[in-house]
Amino acid sequence: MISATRCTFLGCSGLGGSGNICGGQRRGYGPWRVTCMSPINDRNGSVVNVMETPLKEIKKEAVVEDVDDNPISGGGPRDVYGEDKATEDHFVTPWSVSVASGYTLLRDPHFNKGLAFTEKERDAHYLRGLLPPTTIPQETQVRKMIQHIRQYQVPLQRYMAMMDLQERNERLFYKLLIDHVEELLPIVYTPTVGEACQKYGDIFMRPQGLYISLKEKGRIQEVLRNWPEKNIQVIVVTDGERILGLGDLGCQGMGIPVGKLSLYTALGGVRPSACLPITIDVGTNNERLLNDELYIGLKQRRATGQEYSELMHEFMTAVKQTYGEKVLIQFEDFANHNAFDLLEKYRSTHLVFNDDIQGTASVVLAGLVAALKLVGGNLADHKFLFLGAGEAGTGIAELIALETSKQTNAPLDEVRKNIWLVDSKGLIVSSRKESLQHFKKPWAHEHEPVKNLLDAVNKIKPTVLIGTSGQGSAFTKEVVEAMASINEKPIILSLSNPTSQSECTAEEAYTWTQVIEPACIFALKFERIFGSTLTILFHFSQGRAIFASGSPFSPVEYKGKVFVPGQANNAYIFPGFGLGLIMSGTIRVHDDLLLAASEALAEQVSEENFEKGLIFPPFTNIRKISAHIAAKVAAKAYELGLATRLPQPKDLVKFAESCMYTPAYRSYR
Ligand SMILES: NC(=O)C1=CN([C@@H]2O[C@H](COP(=O)(O)OP(=O)(O)OC[C@H]3O[C@@H](n4cnc5c(N)ncnc54)[C@H](OP(=O)(O)O)[C@@H]3O)[C@@H](O)[C@H]2O)C=CC1
Ligand SMILES: CC(=O)C(=O)O
Ligand SMILES: [Mg+2]
Repeated sequence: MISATRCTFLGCSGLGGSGNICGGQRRGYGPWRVTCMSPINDRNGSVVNVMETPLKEIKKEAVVEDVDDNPISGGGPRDVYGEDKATEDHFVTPWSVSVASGYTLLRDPHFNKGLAFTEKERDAHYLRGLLPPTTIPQETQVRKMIQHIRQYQVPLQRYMAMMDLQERNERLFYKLLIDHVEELLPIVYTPTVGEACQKYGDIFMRPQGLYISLKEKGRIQEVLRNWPEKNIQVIVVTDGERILGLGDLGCQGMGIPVGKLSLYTALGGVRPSACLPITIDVGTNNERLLNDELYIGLKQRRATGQEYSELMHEFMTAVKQTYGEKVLIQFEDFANHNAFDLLEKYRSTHLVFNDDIQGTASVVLAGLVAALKLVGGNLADHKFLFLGAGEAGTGIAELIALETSKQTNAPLDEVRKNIWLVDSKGLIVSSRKESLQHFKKPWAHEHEPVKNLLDAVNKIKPTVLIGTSGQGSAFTKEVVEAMASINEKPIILSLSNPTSQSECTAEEAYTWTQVIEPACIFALKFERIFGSTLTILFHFSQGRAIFASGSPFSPVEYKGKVFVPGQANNAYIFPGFGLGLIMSGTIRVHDDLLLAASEALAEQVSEENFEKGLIFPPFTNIRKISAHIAAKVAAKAYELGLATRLPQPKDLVKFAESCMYTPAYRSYR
């Protein structure tokens, strides 16, 4: 007799499976799902590999003898699996063996096409009567859905409508997202995903992703096996401690891995079934959540030290055991006191990537390289000042230094001297070195202490100001004006997310950096000769800032000119970067791969973009951009001997494109 614990497995799924393995009367062909609600333990208690066990045998094992005399069946269907006959002392296997057809097919988001099922499919898959008679193509469904989404004025409602669609009809969700990427990115991603995480307890309908909490310690591999998909290629994992710039949201951080993985598919073409969102719940230090009866996570303070690292280690080991060497693990929104250590600990044994440290660095470097075409000079000619010296700040700083060092052949320590960071205690200077966290130490240059950002701008005189502090409005008018007084075209990047945490808005960046037109410069010269009375002739007309932000801002119209702010967000990099690693079978991430991704992105900024002042290409072309990034990353991985998919494809861009998931519906036999 089979004993069982609660669990689900996908016995067989995909298109065109043969009907006979289900043993039912229906001889349908098409989208199969054969499920048992538990892993099968044999008589000795070992888990049977159901993927290799003929269904006939599993069923034979599950049948309880003499079921026909069970009075409870009352002449209805036979109690084939013995649930009715079983007493409280019996173990039963919660079987659900079905072909993904009929009602089940409509409720399976992987296969559901809604009204797009053709007449033939409706007959072949027992759908007749389960749908209204009309048939509409996917394109029409997309038009209908976008109108539906637009009806909601509140972004969170749009987010919920999108999540609902993802759970009903996956291909329609991705088609909609790809076709309307600029409009929908702010909904499924920053800024709205931030609000969704804050309110996750309230809007929570159905669990998404996999939750691994302290309760699962010692059983993490078992939990991974509960996930219905087996061929996982990318995991995005968070412990919810630094969700965007919103702080510790504990278990509610799940919105982030779910959102990031939606982008892996929509922007990078990784199959949805190969993506696994995971939240590690070690508690939260967020008092509001701890006191909230609707909070969905563990109601305890965060585990730290050995307890934390043991759980993470078990997780990392279990992932590799379950999915192999080549599964990509993307760390997302961990607090910096864990993020750097986890990356350091696992970078030589696992295929790991920290998006906040490495992905952000790669995207910002790309933006800076592109910006040089507008402002002139090389990286080495510029001076960088960061507000925020955590994951994003020091990650970007290090990649700028690495690239500058490669370009100039100067030692890393030397080029770092052009890069300055301010944290919550002021400018990072050598006199603070002893008390600094290890990732800040390389940036502790010789300088007198400086307490605030404005003084730092005035003293350091940067050409580039980058906000990675998570502090909304930290770039005050005085700070931005100081940048404008030092530079003809100040580069100002407000990277913090969501929008509420942006260091300044696009409008502020442009209006606080007004240009003095030629006529006015003339007036200025006169002023020097004749005194201050001529200052009234100044006619300010244009913003001079080259601006980009982590969360999107709408174009700004100012004195008749439209300024289009770019979005400096790691979403440009990680989907293509991940695709490049996956398609080449790369086993480790190397800094040169980040540089390759960065170069690939910078190359995609067109003259037309530059004319608008953009230092990033628009997201509308993101799948093309991702294919390009993937190709460059893969090429570098082959060059470094890190790629295992051999032989190397001749045309890597074409190969990347051919690997990309497209959400067009498939025809079912
Ligand atoms: N656009 C993008 O693609 C990305 C954006 N981000 C955003 O960047 C922000 C920071 O993320 P991350 O680096 O991971 O966070 P961290 O917590 O690692 O770093 C935050 C840094 O900001 C500093 N800081 C906090 N408050 C102030 C203040 N009032 N004045 C000066 N410095 C301050 C902290 O100082 P101290 O060290 O002294 O505490 C710390 O150095 C977040 O909002 C995040 O959303 C992150 C990744 C990607
Ligand atoms: C974009 C991103 O990864 C962050 O804000 O954390
Ligand atoms: Mg992040």
